[in-house]
Amino acid sequence: MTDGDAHGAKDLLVVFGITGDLARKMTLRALYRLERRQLLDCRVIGVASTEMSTAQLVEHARTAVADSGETLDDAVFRRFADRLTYVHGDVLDDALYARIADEVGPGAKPLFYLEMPPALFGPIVEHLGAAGLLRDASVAVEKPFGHDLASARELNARLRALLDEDQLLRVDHFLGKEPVIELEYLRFANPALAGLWDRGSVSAVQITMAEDFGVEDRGKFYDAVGALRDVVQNHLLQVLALVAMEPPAGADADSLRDKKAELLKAVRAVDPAQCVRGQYDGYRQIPGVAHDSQTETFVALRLEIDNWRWAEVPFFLRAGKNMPVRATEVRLMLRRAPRLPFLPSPAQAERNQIVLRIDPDPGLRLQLVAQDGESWRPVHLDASFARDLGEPLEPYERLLHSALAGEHSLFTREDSVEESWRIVQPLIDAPPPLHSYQPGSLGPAEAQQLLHGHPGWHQPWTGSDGKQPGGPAGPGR
Ligand SMILES: NC(=O)C1=CN([C@@H]2O[C@H](COP(=O)(O)OP(=O)(O)OC[C@H]3O[C@@H](n4cnc5c(N)ncnc54)[C@H](OP(=O)(O)O)[C@@H]3O)[C@@H](O)[C@H]2O)C=CC1
Ligand SMILES: O=C1O[C@H](COP(=O)(O)O)[C@@H](O)[C@H](O)[C@H]1O
Repeated sequence: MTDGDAHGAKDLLVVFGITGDLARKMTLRALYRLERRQLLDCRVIGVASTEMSTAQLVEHARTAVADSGETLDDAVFRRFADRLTYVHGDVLDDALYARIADEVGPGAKPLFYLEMPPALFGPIVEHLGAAGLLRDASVAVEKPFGHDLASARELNARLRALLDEDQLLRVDHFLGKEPVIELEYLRFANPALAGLWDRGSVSAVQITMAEDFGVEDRGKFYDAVGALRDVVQNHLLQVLALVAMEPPAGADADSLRDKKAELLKAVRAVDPAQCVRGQYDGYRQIPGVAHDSQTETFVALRLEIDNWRWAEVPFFLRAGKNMPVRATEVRLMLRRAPRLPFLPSPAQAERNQIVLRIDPDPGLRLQLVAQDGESWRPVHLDASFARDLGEPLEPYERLLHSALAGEHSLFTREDSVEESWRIVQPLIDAPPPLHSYQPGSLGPAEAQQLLHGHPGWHQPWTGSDGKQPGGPAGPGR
């Protein structure tokens, strides 16, 4: 995608929250990797309230990169360290912005990246505006963007009072994942897939995000959020938009974002009766979690899209912590073949399926059936993107690089964000009952009933050998 936005490329990165958890785990590593690839070409100013020197920030960065599992190349790290400056102070204090302005200097085109508590997004942008720092700038904000529809609208209004839409980049790291980006190309560049991608061939779609770990040390954060807000409203609805949208009419960022927004507008708000919430046993014992918490660590729901392509094709989404596997995938269940006199009954065969695996080991699987004596057995045509296409940039590398290059197709637009909140808002207003589930299971049994009349939840595609955890997929799927 190319981008014709008026604000274009940036020549300076200012990271608010450089001492925080996200910077330690993701940002510093991503910047180091961009340096190694010779894709980082600007100064980096870190901002936070901890009092320390630039030399101490450099040591913090060195530890963070090493702890992330990277093998440190000293020459690369020195180049990266030479770009770093640290400015400390309270982001609510005017004096901090005078110091930032001094560091930014005249004529710069900065990208301000806010990895900060979300309540500070508005005040920071207002201070940057008052200090005259927004004119040639872009601002990237981390998730979450609001905690419901009203707060997302409020935040949009507050930020848009000072920033044009094309100056504002809302980060959703799923949009930096290679297989998620690939969706647009796979779908529209391959007639073999494009011809199957509608209600004529597809009977249902399953989108799964299973994580094989719990909430661990994030109890306080997670208990106020839950699975719906943490990953469904943002990551999974963005994936759904890319799976179901019409082809973009142009190559610019807004052509893509127009189609995603159009699709999300056609998604009905979720009926709470079509949602199952779960909480794994033991969750309430985690530090920071309320002893009577009603927060879901698992959610499954059914969505309907009111357009010609997808009418009457349910989209089933589920996301959960403490599942038996880590797997994020999109699975299109195709319609059955007709009954033919020379074939075993198609009712006994597994459906043909197209599976896009997002994590881990991104790839594409086509599941067919072959005759096996008097019956059927599934056969798989599997592609691994890394094997065939090489190792991609990691999501935060790609997003930071795109943001600095002024390329905005990988960031969510105001309309999509608000549509996503509209879709899930009924579940926030009237949360369905909470069911418990065993850690290491695929969620509460009630989640199966949601798919009544359709093929049940499929075991995620794990490994490359066609075997699935928990045994075969079972009949009637
Ligand atoms: N952590 C993660 O894995 C993920 C986080 N995010 C999002 O990223 C953002 C940051 O999260 P995270 O890194 O975990 O948060 P942390 O609490 O770990 O870090 C917050 C950062 O903000 C700084 N800060 C807070 N208040 C002030 C202030 N008044 N003045 C100056 N600096 C301040 C802190 O600086 P100091 O400590 O020096 O005071 C620190 O650098 C949030 O929006 C979060 O939702 C998104 C995806 C994943
Ligand atoms: O945003 C989030 O995403 C992670 C999962 O991201 P992944 O790239 O590792 O799949 C999730 O664990 C976390 O709860 C959520 O805040």
